[in-house]
Amino acid sequence: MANITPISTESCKIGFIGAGKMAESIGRGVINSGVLPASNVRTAHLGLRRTVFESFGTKVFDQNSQVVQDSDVVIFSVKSQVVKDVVLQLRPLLSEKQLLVSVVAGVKLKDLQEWAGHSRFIRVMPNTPAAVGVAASVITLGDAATKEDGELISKIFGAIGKVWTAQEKLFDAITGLSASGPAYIFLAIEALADGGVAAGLPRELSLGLASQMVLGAASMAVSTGKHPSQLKDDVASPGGTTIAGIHELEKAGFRGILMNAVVAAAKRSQELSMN
Ligand SMILES: NC(=O)C1=CN([C@@H]2O[C@H](COP(=O)(O)OP(=O)(O)OC[C@H]3O[C@@H](n4cnc5c(N)ncnc54)[C@H](OP(=O)(O)O)[C@@H]3O)[C@@H](O)[C@H]2O)C=CC1
Ligand SMILES: O=C(O)[C@@H]1CCC=N1
Repeated sequence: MANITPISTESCKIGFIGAGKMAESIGRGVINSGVLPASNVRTAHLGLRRTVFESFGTKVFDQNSQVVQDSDVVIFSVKSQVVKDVVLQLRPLLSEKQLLVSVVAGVKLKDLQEWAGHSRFIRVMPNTPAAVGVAASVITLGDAATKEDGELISKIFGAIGKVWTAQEKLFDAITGLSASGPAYIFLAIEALADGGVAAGLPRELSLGLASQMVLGAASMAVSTGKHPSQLKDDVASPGGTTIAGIHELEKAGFRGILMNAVVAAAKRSQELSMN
């Protein structure tokens, strides 16, 4: 605990280990939000992803070791299957001077702390809407992470969406719902747009209407405080169009399918943590 010094929110440098889709979404969101300047965000890559990160101002090194040496907050954003090797390789460079963060699905703090050799660690489960400032992120603190560390990470992730704190035992379910969930909704948007095309709409108009409709429905669910069943009833007129559509969805088991998707993804997250 002796080496734990507070990290200043204003001057903090964050580094991503793993220049993938999730790191890109967080990096873009953070820079666009203005919570940190682009010069304070870094990663490492030798391939095509270098250009992607450089396009929004991120400093891109050749080596992970350079990222660690030049960051106050190190965010591990590699796949679950490789994170152990990556953390173990970097372990000689890791100290409690840095706050370590993992956004990796299905890998527990207990293991991350053991591989890193210290427990100033925070686990975050974000989602890709971070890129446009509308993430849903959940955080849980490791053994040596301080209250100030938690506040710093809440501030950074709060700049790119909403942040909740939850016990780590809920992380598999959170992963199945809010981290994987954007993909379910993108699938739904695509299918709804196909439905519009099948009903005679031009493709571009159909996709625009489907996307804006989902945005509007989600905004109402978030901002009105009304239960979704009430909001649904407000749309469905007796003998009208909506109830005819809902009848088809219910006959096909729409709600059960969505529930099953979340439970299957949560189960997969749990399986990953056993590898
Ligand atoms: N995508 C999402 O919506 C979400 C993802 N997550 C979590 O975020 C993490 C990253 O996911 P995502 O960004 O989607 O995955 P990606 O596959 O897009 O990104 C992983 C990146 O890690 C890189 N990588 C692989 N090995 C190493 C290494 N040894 N050192 C440095 N980089 C390496 C890969 O590079 P290369 O391509 O060159 O191999 C790739 O760019 C995962 O653990 C996932 O569970 C969490 C919430 C949501
Ligand atoms: O599909 C995955 O494994 C990652 C974790 C949550 C979203 N994407």
